[in-house]
Amino acid sequence: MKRIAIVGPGAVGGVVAGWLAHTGRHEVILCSRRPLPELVVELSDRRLTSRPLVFTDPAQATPVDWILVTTKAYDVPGAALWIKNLGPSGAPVAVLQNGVEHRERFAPYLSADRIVPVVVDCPAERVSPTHIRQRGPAKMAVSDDLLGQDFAALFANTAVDVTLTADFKTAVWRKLCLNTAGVISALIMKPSGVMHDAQLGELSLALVRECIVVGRAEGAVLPDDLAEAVLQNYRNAPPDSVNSLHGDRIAGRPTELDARNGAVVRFGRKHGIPTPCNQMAVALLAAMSS
Ligand SMILES: NC(=O)C1=CN([C@@H]2O[C@H](COP(=O)(O)OP(=O)(O)OC[C@H]3O[C@@H](n4cnc5c(N)ncnc54)[C@H](OP(=O)(O)O)[C@@H]3O)[C@@H](O)[C@H]2O)C=CC1
Ligand SMILES: CC(C)(CO)C(=O)C(=O)O
Repeated sequence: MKRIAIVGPGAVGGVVAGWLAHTGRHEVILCSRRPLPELVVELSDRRLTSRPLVFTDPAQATPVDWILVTTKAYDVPGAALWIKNLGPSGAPVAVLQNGVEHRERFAPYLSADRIVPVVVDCPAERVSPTHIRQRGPAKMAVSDDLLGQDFAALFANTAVDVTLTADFKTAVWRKLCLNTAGVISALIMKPSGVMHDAQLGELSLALVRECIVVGRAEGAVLPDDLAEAVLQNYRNAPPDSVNSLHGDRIAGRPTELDARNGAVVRFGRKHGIPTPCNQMAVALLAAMSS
């Protein structure tokens, strides 16, 4: 039995909390900005309902074995406020976020040996604060080291598939390639069905190809046909799927633009690689959101 805190139980945090609670093996604690009387994770064929303990103030937090941060990247400073009381003896902190800079985001708050970057591949949407729709399989990837193995063990006998990888860099850039194309939906405020459009499909290929070149320069091993695979992934998704960048725009929240397409542009500059499509997407979305 482990005591596990989920800091930021939104779409991803809700799914993870729901499955961990469902094992009956762990004590799951939600660290939330609001009271959550229950948590419902809705899948196509079932519902997971749980009633975990909820803290609504970092001052209420007590020590746990694992801290799982599932806030958006832009909410890391607020998420970090929970860590002191949750992990006074140095509990590991798994960062379940998109982008490629998990460690950099938490470096101001934590020693490097406590940070466990996690790639999350799980389409999920918040229907309400207590109701999460899980749209597809929940998959995650972590480095194949001691903390990665401990993290994976938390999810034993759940439907959350955690892969241990010797090449985390490739895993994280591969995921950024997927997210890079999601900016199209966020720009035009239309769900993933728009990717069936031929011109938008071409644009998605161009966005992802830039990310592939930059990711390779960073050392990731990315196949030539990844852009086509990403486009197919969006086309295979339910046409009303809303990716998390788009979801933030719909809700009028800040967005993870800088952590996603912004990262492609920034890392591209570092290597002298032009990324005009991502640069345009960043400029347009930033202008629309300001
Ligand atoms: N949704 C998806 O399908 C996927 C998302 N991801 C990535 O996972 C990460 C999480 O995304 P997602 O779950 O969609 O995000 P959500 O916006 O659904 O959830 C984030 C949650 O964090 C909460 N939060 C923010 N600040 C704090 C704080 N200081 N203390 C406590 N709670 C806080 C928010 O609360 P409040 O309700 O008050 O705003 C919200 O409930 C992102 O990096 C995203 O890119 C990765 C794969 C799939
Ligand atoms: C594209 C998707 C759903 C894949 O998990 C995602 O990462 C997001 O919405 O941010």
